[in-house]
Amino acid sequence: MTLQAIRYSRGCLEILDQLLLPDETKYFSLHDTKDGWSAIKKMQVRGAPAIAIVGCLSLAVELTNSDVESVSSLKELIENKLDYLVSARPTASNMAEAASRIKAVIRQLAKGDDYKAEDAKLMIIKELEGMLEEDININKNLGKYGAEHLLGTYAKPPVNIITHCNTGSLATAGYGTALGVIRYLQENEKLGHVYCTETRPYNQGARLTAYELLHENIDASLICDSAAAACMKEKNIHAVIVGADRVTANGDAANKIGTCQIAIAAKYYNIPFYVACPRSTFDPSTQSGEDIIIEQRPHAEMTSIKGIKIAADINCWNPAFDVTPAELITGGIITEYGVFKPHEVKQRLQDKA
Ligand SMILES: CSC[C@H]1O[C@H](OP(=O)(O)O)[C@H](O)[C@@H]1O
Repeated sequence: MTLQAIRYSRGCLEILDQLLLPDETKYFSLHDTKDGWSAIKKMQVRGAPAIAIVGCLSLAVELTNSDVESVSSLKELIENKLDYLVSARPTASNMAEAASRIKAVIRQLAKGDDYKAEDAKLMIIKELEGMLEEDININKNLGKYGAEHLLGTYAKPPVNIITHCNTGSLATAGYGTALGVIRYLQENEKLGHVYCTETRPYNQGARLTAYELLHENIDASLICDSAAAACMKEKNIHAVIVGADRVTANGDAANKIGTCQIAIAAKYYNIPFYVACPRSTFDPSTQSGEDIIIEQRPHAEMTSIKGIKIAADINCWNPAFDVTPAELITGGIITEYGVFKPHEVKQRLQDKA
C-alpha cells in the first residue's frame, strides 16, 4: 500500500497530519475551507500539489454540504473561498493556478441562464475532485520522463541521487514529483542509492522523505543539509533531483530553503541538477524568481522541535524557500510533458496547452 496523504469521498475529506510523522500516523477530517486553510497554514499538509488538492477538496466538501440559491451567488461564494485558500501560503503557485482554473469554469457557467444552481454546483464539485486522480497520472508521466532523460543523457544505471525536502506521496496525491522519478528508477531496477537531506527546520527530509523511502524499501541514506557538497564529492552522485513550488517564465525555480546552495555545489561538481514539477507549478505570469514572494515562517520552527528548545533565544531569519536561477538547473525541468531546458519551458508548456 502506498502512502496516502489525502483520503477523499464526496462530502468527506481526511488528511494525514504530517506534523506528527514519522512517530504517529493520524488522519483528521476537514469539513470546509476554514479547516483547509488552517491545515495548509500550519503545514499539517504541505507540498505544492498537495496544498492545491487539499484546498480544492475542502471547498468541494463545503459545497457538498451547502445549499445554493443561484448560480451568481454560487460564483461569488467560490471566488471568495478560492482567494481565501490561496492566502494560506504565498510562494507555491499550484493553489493559485487551481483557483484561476475553477474561477474560469464558474464564470462560464454563470453566463446566461443555462444552468440551475444545484447543477452548476455539482459540475464545480466534479471539477475540484478531478484534481486528485489527475495528479497521480501526472506524476507517473513525469517520473518516466525524468528517469529516461537522466539515463539517456547523463548516467548509466545504477544511478545515485541527491534529493532535498519531500516531493513524494506526502507532497502530492501520490507517487510524487522528484520522488516520482526516484520511484520510477526503482521500479525499473535502475536506481543505486538515494541521499536525502534532513531539510531543516521543518525536517521534511528526515521525517517525511526518509519515511517514504523506507516504506518503499529504497536504498537510501539521510544526510545533513550541510553535507550535500561533501556527498557530491565522496559518493559518486549522478544527479540532483528536487521539486519546486513555483517556476517562473524565465525558468527560475522557487523551492525549499537550501535548494539554491545545493544547485551551486552541483554546478561546481558538474552534476546535473533537475527540477521536477507538474505544469500547475509553472507560473508564466511571474517573469523571474526576483518577483516571487518568499514565505517567512515562525522563529519557533527553527528554535524548537516538538516543543524542545534547540537554540538560544536569538532573533531568527526563517525563509521557507529560496530561488534557484535557471542557469543552475543544468539537467532540466522535468514535467508531465517532457524534460525541458529552463529557457524553453514557457514555450514548450504553452505548446501543450
Ligand atoms: C512536490 S512539491 C514539494 C515542494 O514543497 C515543499 O515545500 P513545503 O514542504 O514547505 O510545502 C518543498 O519546497 C518541495 O520541493
